[in-house]
Amino acid sequence: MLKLIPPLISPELLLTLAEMGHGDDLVIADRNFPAESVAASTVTGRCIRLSNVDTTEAAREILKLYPLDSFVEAPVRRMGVVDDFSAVLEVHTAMQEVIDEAEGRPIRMETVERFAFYEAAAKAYAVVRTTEARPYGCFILKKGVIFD
Ligand SMILES: C[C@@H]1O[C@@H](O)[C@@H](O)[C@H](O)[C@@H]1O
Repeated sequence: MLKLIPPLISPELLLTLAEMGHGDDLVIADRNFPAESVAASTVTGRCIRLSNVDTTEAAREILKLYPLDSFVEAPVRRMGVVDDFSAVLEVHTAMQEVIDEAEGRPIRMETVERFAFYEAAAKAYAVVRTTEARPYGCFILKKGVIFD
């Protein structure tokens, strides 16, 4: 444990978040996501496994440390529902609330087709695999800048 660092943030996750720079992408994925195989293609090759936590809670804690990119229109992407691309599920609205609150402004979340999402995720810096049970709980968060 560390002062100021949320208990959910493991040493490996803390290292990864700190290493990342502006424009790097972090994947936060549900329990069905092919996290290990996708992670193998990422910059670090790391799949960071978080137990007993869903994507909403994981993002809430990560975003206490991690700024979202304000230089792009949509700093967060999510996987679109197969055969119902415009569907917005509860796991998505929950994430929307977390990112809006973390940044203190409305954040645009872009929807990406499933296989395009896997491709984008494979180019990310690292993958965080949660135990999220809700389907389509798969997100890519682009890191921003902390200004003094
Ligand atoms: C069809 C999709 O398959 C995997 O990518 C899961 O991570 C998603 O939640 C969804 O179920």
